[in-house]
Amino acid sequence: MGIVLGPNRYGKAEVRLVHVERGAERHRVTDLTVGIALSGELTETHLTGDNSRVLPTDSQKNTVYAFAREFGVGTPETFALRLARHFTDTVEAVRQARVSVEQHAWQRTGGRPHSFSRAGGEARTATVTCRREPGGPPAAWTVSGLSGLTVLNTSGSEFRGFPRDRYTTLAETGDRLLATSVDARWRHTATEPDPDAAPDWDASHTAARELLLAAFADTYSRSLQQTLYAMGQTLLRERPELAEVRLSLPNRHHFLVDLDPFGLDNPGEVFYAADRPYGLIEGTVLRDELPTVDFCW
Ligand SMILES: O=c1[nH]c(=O)c2[nH]c(=O)[nH]c2[nH]1
Repeated sequence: MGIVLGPNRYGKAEVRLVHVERGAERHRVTDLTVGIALSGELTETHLTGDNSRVLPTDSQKNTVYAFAREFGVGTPETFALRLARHFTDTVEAVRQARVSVEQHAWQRTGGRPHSFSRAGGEARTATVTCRREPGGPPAAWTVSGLSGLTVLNTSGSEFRGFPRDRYTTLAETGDRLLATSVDARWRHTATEPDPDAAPDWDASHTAARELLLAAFADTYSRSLQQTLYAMGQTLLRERPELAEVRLSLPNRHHFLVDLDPFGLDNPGEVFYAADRPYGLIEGTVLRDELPTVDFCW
């Protein structure tokens, strides 16, 4: 029985970049965490330590900063695609470059053109995977998304009808608080590899975010699973440019506090917000006529 090298990739993780666009009227801040993962003909370095095909991860990190200066940052999708294209186009051994970008939001403060405050825990995300066979044309798969979007419904949510075994203590409820921190990613159908021929990523992202929020608010929820499906379904129904949605929804439990010992009732007013453990509801919603693409998430 032999031992062989399996799938592998390498790159720089969590490159922190803050870019300031110094407009005459006002400044604009883009705050990114960038991850790069390259794969291809990299067997030799693993088997013999021959590094002749290994572009240092340090150079990859430097490319992030240099590109921010040379091209500006623009949208997370465009920046990720520009970097991914660069690595597949210029590093001979690389067959696939995956660049992931997390954008941390800053909002203006103090009514000044150069003052900002960090905006909550939400991040916008983009992952671009560029692939190229030797001599062949490149193609790029784009997954946009968001994380840390915390939402809460104070009514319109129930959870009942579940099976009970000898360990079940949970009471059925017809009216509970439903809260989650949305982690959603959606794959675009287009595989256009030219960053300068890009669609309007900002408009697409703004619309997708609004649709997720509306679906969460508007769905009468019998389970967080049902809400998850409604959110994905809404996104695909309304946005033809999208092929597939993946959602990860932690159930941020809010437990009604028993105020009986103090001679008080509690008609859905006083809750204990538990931080752990939490139910974790995850799922994919996709168009059945399109093939799935698994390598780009
Ligand atoms: O929406 C829910 N889905 C579950 O699967 C579950 N399990 C649980 O204990 N509470 C809930 N809520």
